[in-house]
Amino acid sequence: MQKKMEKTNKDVPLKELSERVAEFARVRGWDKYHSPRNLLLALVGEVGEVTEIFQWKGEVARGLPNWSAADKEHLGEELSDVLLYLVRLADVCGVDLGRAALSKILKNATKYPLTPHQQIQP
Ligand SMILES: Nc1ccn([C@H]2C[C@H](O)[C@@H](COP(=O)(O)OP(=O)(O)OP(=O)(O)O)O2)c(=O)n1
Repeated sequence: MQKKMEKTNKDVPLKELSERVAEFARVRGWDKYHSPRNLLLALVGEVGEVTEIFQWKGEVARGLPNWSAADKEHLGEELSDVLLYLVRLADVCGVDLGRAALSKILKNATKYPLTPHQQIQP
């Protein structure tokens, strides 16, 4: 049975997204199509759809102040498709994406340590 979409201020765990998209595919008999390669192609395709939204707009200010509500909603949908295929790809590859991302942030910090100048900034 389809789970109700609750509207709360709570952050949505990656695991919940991963489980929901897995269930979405399972109940439709689409699980067999969710192979790593297919999901990667679908992910890249959705990145292309995000790109299309920004195409020809020139530089865009943070917060997208001049965009219509419809354009912002469209962007949210396409970014969601990217995220959903990404978490699904990680899932079928056996990668714990949340933990992997946290580890990568730590690794990034080692690779790019703060300079003495950056350390005195508030
Ligand atoms: N085999 C599939 C097909 C779709 N989806 C889900 C994941 C995405 O969130 C969304 C993608 O659906 P579409 O391929 O219809 O893509 P769009 O929603 O972007 O539609 P369009 O390309 O027409 O803009 O549906 C999925 O999990 N598995």
